[in-house]
Amino acid sequence: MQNLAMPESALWRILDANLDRAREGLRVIEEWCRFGREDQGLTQTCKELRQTLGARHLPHYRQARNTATDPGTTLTHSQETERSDLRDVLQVNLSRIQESLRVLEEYGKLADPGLAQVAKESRYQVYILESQLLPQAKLDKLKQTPLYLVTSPHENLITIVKAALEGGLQLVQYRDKTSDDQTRLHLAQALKTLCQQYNALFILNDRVDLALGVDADGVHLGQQDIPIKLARRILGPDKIVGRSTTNPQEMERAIAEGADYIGVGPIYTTPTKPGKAAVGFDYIHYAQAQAPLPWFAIGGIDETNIGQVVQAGAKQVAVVRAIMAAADPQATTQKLLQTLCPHPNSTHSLHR
Ligand SMILES: Cc1ncc(COP(=O)(O)OP(=O)(O)O)c(N)n1
Ligand SMILES: Cc1ncsc1CCOP(=O)(O)O
Ligand SMILES: [Mg+2]
Repeated sequence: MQNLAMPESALWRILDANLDRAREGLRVIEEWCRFGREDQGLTQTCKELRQTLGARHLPHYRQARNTATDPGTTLTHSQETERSDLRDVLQVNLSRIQESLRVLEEYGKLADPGLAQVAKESRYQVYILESQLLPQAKLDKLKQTPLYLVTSPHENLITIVKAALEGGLQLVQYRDKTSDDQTRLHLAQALKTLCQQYNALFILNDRVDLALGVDADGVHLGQQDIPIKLARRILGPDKIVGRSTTNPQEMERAIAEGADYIGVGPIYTTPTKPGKAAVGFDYIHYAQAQAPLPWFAIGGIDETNIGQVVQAGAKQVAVVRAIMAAADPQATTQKLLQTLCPHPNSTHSLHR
């Protein structure tokens, strides 16, 4: 069997290379914040991140560097030499910083736990930086996110959502029809912080005031809730606003109103929405053929039937009980995701 012990020099070279990559990427972002945006706060954030990482770049990491034998120095990818516009430059460099910080966090745990911690904290800050520099990134992410967890009240709410995030979930809605507002605010804040740590989107059900209060990524509104235009006036132009729909007319209205996405369902009857009739697969077929915006099939979907929902044309699915009541929410999330996107690394886009 292969010996998986890691030579110290290899570890140091990984830390050296990724400390450099992260700081180079930060420098690119910093220049835009300084000379393009002329934003002192953002510029300062970049600078502090660079300096914090610089202070962690120990001399023996640099000394372990051996460019002559490093096979990576000669490898280039066409995507490294192409940049279409400023947005592309920012996106590529923000991703590069995030990747390097993730590598530093993982390998740092083996050699330098202090660096691992700094990398973890820096990564959260870079996510925040990204949302400030590229507000459109939220919508792009929404379009690419196959699985949506809508929560239900549970004594282990935070633990369950964390497990689902560990399983790869990237979109969470806090839905709570029973708690008092103090509890709702507290849980919404905790979930928002948790989602931020996983770079996942966080949406509030029904409550525009709470969405504003915790600076959520958006709000989900039902048919009886306020107009989308009013929600945008309250929340600002960069927030996501979703609308529930049960038929083509409601879909058309949601589109005309400017929804960013719609819920399509209930596909099956569900105890989570008692008394609400199932819309069945006809509406999925209609959405697949007609919907020009992201749409999430919802209602009674779980591990046993998600394959049929996907087969009928859904590419994005929202669930409550399938994850909230799962014995192992992390494993269930992974299975649902596996059905929704069997080839997660392909560049295939979910939307036209
Ligand atoms: C993604 C998604 N789709 C539909 C709903 C249902 O919203 P609504 O009709 O307002 O019902 P409640 O969830 O408020 O009971 C949703 N929450 N999320
Ligand atoms: C909130 C909502 N809107 C339409 S169906 C539904 C509930 C879905 O819950 P579950 O996934 O447990 O069937
Ligand atoms: Mg509602």
